[in-house]
Amino acid sequence: MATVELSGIRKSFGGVTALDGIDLSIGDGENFAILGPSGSGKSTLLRIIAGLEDQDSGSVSFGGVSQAGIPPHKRDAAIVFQHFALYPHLTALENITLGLRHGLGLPKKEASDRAHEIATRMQVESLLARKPKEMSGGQRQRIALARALARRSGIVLLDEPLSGLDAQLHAVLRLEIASLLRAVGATGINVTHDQLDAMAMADRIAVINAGRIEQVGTPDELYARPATLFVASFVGSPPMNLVEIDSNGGSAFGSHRGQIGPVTLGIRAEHLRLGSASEPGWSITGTVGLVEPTGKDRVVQLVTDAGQIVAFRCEVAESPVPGSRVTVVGSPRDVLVYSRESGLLLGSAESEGVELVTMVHA
Ligand SMILES: Nc1ncnc2c1ncn2[C@@H]1O[C@H](COP(=O)(O)OP(=O)(O)OP(=O)(O)O)[C@@H](O)[C@H]1O
Repeated sequence: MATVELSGIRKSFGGVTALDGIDLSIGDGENFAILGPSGSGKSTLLRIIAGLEDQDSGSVSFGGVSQAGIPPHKRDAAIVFQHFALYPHLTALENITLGLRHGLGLPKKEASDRAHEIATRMQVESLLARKPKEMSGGQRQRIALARALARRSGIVLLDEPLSGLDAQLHAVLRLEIASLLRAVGATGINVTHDQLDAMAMADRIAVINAGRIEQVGTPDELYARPATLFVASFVGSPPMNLVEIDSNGGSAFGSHRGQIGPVTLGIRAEHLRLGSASEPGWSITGTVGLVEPTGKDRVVQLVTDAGQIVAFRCEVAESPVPGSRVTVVGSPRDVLVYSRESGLLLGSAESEGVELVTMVHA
């Protein structure tokens, strides 16, 4: 069983804490993503899983078997690096078979058969005789992936495998990688800072920030109910609107009654609609700034009277003119309430009984 269990993983480099207690359980055959900003510890975690780096404390197990003391080449995990890492003087075929022959000790014929089989599956057979400099970036990355998959490891680790590719190829390859991993039944762990990649490829995502896991969930769960302010600001495009309000009516965005201290409200752009301040719900009035066409609809930036920018979506036909004054309205059911002290999600404005008082109207 190619499950991966991480328990209490910590790692420091000198005075820098890269990982601060990581617990994760990844299922057999799952497509899993580790998503976080630069420097959050993603690559370090992947290297520890691969055995390329030793953790200071905590344990890594595959299928319930501790990997302590097992060197990288003896682990049931293949790694695909960010920068292809193909040998420039070898052909694609030789790049694929090298590890099979020397790492796994397969005879020449069997290594070659395996290389051809995976190349056929990935439709890159015509590239096998070429050297890396005779291939495009996308082709090189496909060969790097073929090399990893040819090992037939239960676990495939991918470190930013799509960086440096143009947007179109990027979108094609991420779906290709996800479906290939499913087809071969491997457990995939993909490290990325790109939330769209993580959303498109993964069954579940762990969001990591400053060496700690903020939330683990399906792409839909992360999008609909970000568990922390960090996840709310990191997942989704445009990011969730976040505005701060205080319990004593001390904000242009309204106030709340109750015992929950200073809070930040979050609402997605698609949950705000053009309306009027006299409607029930939470309304915000401001001046229309940038209007961004997405093809399907418009993402409109509203510069509120408090100077904050709030994004909302609207139909192409109802798109407001920049500079005009509009009011948008949201339902308390769609407004999430975060504690500003802990950064944690408390619930929706409706469930927390937060009374949203409409902000100033000019
Ligand atoms: N070998 C090292 N020596 C010293 N510090 C390191 C080393 N490797 C990583 N770090 C530090 O540990 C932290 C986590 O680094 P890591 O490379 O894991 O982050 P990352 O999320 O993968 O970032 P990126 O997306 O930029 O690659 C960073 O502060 C980094 O500077």
